[in-house]
Formats: sequence, C-alpha cells, structure tokens
Amino acid sequence: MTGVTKIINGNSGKCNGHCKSVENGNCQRKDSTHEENYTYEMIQQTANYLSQRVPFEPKIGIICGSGLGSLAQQLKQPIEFPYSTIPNFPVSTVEGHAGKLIFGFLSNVPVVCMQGRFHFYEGYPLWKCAMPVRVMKLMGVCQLIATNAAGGLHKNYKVGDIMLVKDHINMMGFAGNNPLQGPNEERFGPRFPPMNKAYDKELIQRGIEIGKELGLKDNIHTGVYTCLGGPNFETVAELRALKMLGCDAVGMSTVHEVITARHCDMNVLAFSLITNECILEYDSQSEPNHEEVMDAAKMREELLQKFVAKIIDYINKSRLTQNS
Ligand SMILES: O=P(O)(O)O[C@H]1O[C@H](CO)[C@@H](O)[C@H]1O
Ligand SMILES: Nc1nc2[nH]cnc2c(=O)[nH]1
Repeated sequence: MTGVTKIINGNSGKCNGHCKSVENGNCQRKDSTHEENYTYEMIQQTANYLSQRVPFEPKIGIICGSGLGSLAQQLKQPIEFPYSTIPNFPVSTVEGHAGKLIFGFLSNVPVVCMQGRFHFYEGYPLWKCAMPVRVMKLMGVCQLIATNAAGGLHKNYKVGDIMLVKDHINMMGFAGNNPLQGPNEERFGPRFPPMNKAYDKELIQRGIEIGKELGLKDNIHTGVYTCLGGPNFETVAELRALKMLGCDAVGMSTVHEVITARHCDMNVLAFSLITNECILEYDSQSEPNHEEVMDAAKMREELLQKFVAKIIDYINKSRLTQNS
C-alpha cells in the first residue's frame, strides 16, 4: 500500500483559511505550510492499519535521532514498516534516518521505534513532522522517549556527552510556528496545553543515575534544548544569542514532537547526544557538518543502546506494571 497523504498545494481543496492568496477556494501558494492538516480519522486510519498488523500494543514510543537508528536494532521480535508503506505517513529524506517504523520488545516491554524522524527543513509543516506521535498515542503509547543529535552550547559539554532535556525554548514557536496550529482536535487534547512540566523530572533523575552507572561520570547533564528550523548550522552570533537566552544544546527537531506528545497527555523523556561543540569564536578554523554528527552518534551507539534499555526497564518496573 502506498502513502495517501492528501496534499492540496493549489491542486485541490482548501488551505485551512490561513492563506491570503485564495482564489475561488483554491490555494495559490505552493509551499508546504499550505497543506491541509490530518483529520482525527486519518490518524486513526494509520493507527488501525498498524494495529491490525502488530499482535501487541506498544507502550513506549522511541524516536531515534540522527545516526541513532541503532537504538531500534536491539528490538526483539521486530516487525518493520518502511514509512512509504504506511497510509498517510511522510517519508524520511535525511541521511542517518532510515525511514522505518519498528515494533518489538525492549527490556520485555512492547515498544515502537521511529528509525528516522521528520524535520521542518525537509519541507514538512510541523504538524506533519509530529504526526507519528499521535499515531503512537492512538495505538496505546503512554511514554515517549525522544532522542536527538545536538550541538553543545554549554561550556562543559563535550562530544559524546548526554544531555537529558529538562526544558526547551521553542524558537520556531517564537516565530509563530507550532505543531498545534490550526483548529484544535479536542480528542487529542486542549486548545491551550501547559508546557511548564513537559519533561518528567523523575525520569531525568533516574537517567542521570543510569548514565553514571554506565560510567558517564561528568559526561551526563541536564539542560535546555532549543530547535531551530535548519537546515543550515548556526552563525556565531546566533549561537551567542542562544547561549545568552539559556540554551545548552541546539538542534533541529524534538520540540514539535514533545509539544504534540504533551498535548495528548503522553509522558516525555528526551535526551540529546552532543555530537559537536558549537563554535562560538570567529577565529575558529572548524566548521560543523553532518558527517561529524553521524560519527559521534556511531561512537556512542553501544552506550546509548544500554542507556535506553535501562531506562525502559525502569519505566516498566516503576510505572507500566502498576497500570496493568
Ligand atoms: O535532531 P536530529 O534528527 O537528531 O538531527 C540533528 O542532526 C542533523 C544535523 O546534523 C539535524 O537534523 C539535527 O536536527
Ligand atoms: N542546529 C543544530 N543542529 C545540530 N544537530 C547536531 N549538531 C547540531 C548543531 O550544531 N546545530
């Protein structure tokens, strides 16, 4: 089955009324923000398609960051769906994002893993980037673990460090771009969701302890993540400004997924692998690039697999079994 994403972009239908250049009801603009949002029924259709093919209900959803797809390789009894075969799903276009949804068991817990995520810079609106989170929700997921590769802004962060996200600054939201934009779907959550308790404090604390158990010592932190639209890496002035604002790590993802997850009342843990140190000096000879990001992710592959497995084990023992 092929994807059936409904794209209107001036070809047919309406554009949610946010387009100023509508003639005869047809959107004249061709950019990706002028697609029609998914209806609840479309998300349900996707969830049903997957539920009918997976003989268990996933409880935890994992989103693998750039080069972190190996987190999905440790799943037992895996069932894989290339994104291109899932109704309504976008497809991955970035190196290091395989583009597969994988169901299986990790630490004996039924999970679903996105081996590859969607970014705004790929041309997808934020609601589309975050759509798989809603699919997970309708399939039974109550806990999201979002991972990403990020540049380290904090002076103590080194390549290979882990930063558990304690908060975020939604830079794209400052500019009026949010995955919850448009008519609110009450069946997912409220019009005005709070975001001051987005990241589960207990899991952050446990994450720090697990990191130390795995030998990370001074290489595990809690900090503030920010997401820029990308795809270019930042200028020196931008990075200095972000640092002044209180950001510790910078990337191009995760925030829209977390907002969507919290909107539908999922519990969230997110962490960044610091893949490069942000360049804050004009006389630096270095330039960031995606290859170093991928190399750093490869270097930490094994450790991150153990890290995630232990966190899932903890979530299972402390919470999931209590609810069942
Ligand atoms: O956030 P993830 O998907 O881990 O990837 C990060 O790494 C890529 C840049 O190298 C960007 O896509 C950035 O967002
Ligand atoms: N925006 C941004 N994203 C990243 N992803 C990995 N490293 C970086 C970085 O330095 N900046």
